[in-house]
Amino acid sequence: MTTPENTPAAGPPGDGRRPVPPPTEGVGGESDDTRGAGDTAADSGAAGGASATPGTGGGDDRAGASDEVLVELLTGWMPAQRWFSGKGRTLGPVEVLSRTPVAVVRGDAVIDHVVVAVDAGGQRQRYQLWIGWHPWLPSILDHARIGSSGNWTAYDGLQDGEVSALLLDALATDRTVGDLRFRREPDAEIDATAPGLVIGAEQSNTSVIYGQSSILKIFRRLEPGPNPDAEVHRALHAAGSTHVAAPLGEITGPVEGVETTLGLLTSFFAGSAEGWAMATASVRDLMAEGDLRADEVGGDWASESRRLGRAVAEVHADLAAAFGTAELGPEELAGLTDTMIATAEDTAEHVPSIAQALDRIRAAFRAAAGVGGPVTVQRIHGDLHLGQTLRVLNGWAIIDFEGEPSKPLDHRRSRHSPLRDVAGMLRSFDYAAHHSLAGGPSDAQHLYRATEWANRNRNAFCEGYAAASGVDPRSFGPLLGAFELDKAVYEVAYEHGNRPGWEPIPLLAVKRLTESGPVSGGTS
Ligand SMILES: Nc1ncnc2c1ncn2[C@@H]1O[C@H](COP(=O)(O)OP(=O)(O)O)[C@@H](O)[C@H]1O
Ligand SMILES: O=P(O)(O)O[C@H]1O[C@H](CO)[C@@H](O[C@H]2O[C@H](CO)[C@@H](O)[C@H](O)[C@H]2O)[C@H](O)[C@H]1O
Repeated sequence: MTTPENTPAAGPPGDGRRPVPPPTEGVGGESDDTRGAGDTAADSGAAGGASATPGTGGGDDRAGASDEVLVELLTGWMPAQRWFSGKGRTLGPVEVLSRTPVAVVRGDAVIDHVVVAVDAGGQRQRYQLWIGWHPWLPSILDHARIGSSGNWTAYDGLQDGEVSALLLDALATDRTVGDLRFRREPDAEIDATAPGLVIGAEQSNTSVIYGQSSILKIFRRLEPGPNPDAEVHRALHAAGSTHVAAPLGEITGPVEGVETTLGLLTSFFAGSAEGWAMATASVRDLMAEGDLRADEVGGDWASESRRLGRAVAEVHADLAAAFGTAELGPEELAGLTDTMIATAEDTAEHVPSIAQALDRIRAAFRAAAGVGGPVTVQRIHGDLHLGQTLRVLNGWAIIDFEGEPSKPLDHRRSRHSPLRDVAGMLRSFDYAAHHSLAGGPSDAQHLYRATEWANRNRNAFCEGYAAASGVDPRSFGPLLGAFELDKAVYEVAYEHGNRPGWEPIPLLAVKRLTESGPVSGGTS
């Protein structure tokens, strides 16, 4: 088997800064407006590559500040961003890997595409930035300010409507800017006139919605190579899946010498509702009813959970057909739990609550080792939860096939047990049920009812999955439980870094899953 569930992580390819060639054409260069969003870096002579970028003290002061100033500004700003995943780790200096002048907007704001690297607790992390340099930051962009130096104020260019319009136009017209390639999918129709609205303050990446027609995700954390989100959307769409958005275009460029996905444009599901919002509304309904059981309240969600289970099973079937499957033997199965233990040990180094539970976590994984099998592995979603599901007009759609952003790309593109996705969804039902309790006083009745909702919807999801696939995930109790525990450990670290008030939610699951006997994903 070439890509087992426990494929070891590949080390990062070489490092060091690459020189950036001058732009061949600017984004939006064909625009005919006057000194507006169409002026290109090349046309205006505003910037000519990283080495030519002048400092604040001299040279062409229309090209933004020096790399040294940029690094200084980013060192303060980046760690506070939601998409920065090095939180809680010891950070090394920020290193600029590439800086490509892309365009001039509003007459004198220079836009640079920047890739930086930073060592976060021994892990090399790379991030993508679109930096705007403005001599007079308009108040409408105040929220995007990164910092100032000399005549220049740096800002997050993706928050700028003029920049998002340029990106869409570049995709629609298949442009190349320096090393950056904007490619429209064959036959895709892109409405380049649709106004862009950035979302993403609370996301792992930054996305721009264009009218009601398309959505562009700019990947923040980069791993050199093709992003599975683009790869999987393309494969599922080609297979005729009704559960994914249509891919419309892709932005790529070299990162440390490897062609890398930088952005993905897909069709937008207008009028859709997020699974997380619907599920938490149902929980609220239940909590508002003093005496009724989960199956008696108007907001009962079990039929949606069942439908969602079917959709996930159908996506898994299409992924298996598109990318193939393999079987894990007993040794590989044992290796799987070893990897989970190693991940928990690594997490314990920077998350105190996991350190406290580490002995129990190790014991639970050891008890699950080698139970079950043979296990089929295939390409999966990799970070499936209710926030990755959208209720669309005629069923459920699944989004964001990036995998767990904290894992190396090789791992995210390998085959894994589909039970991993099922476990992600089961965790999410648990989250939806318990999130209203986080931070509040511990109320036994509330806790009981939350657990009741979670179990009802977890079971319904598994029923739907079994009906569509012929395999009931609950029949893999210990393995499913191990995947759930692995996910819960990840979630504790995620909440610790991003939403400390929510850390008790997955911590409760860690407690439940490690309390007694072998870990088990059974639902009651
Ligand atoms: N094709 C789509 N149609 C409608 N909304 C979408 C679509 N793709 C993403 N979204 C919305 O954008 C949000 C962020 O998308 P996601 O791919 O999960 O980004 P991230 O990787 O930053 O979490 C989602 O929660 C969803 O609300
Ligand atoms: O940004 P992504 O959607 O790729 O995923 C990350 O953020 C998620 C939160 O937005 C996080 O999910 C966790 O919280 C969800 C509720 O907000 C819950 O439904 C999930 O079950 C829980 O894992 C996800 O883990 C993280 O990778």
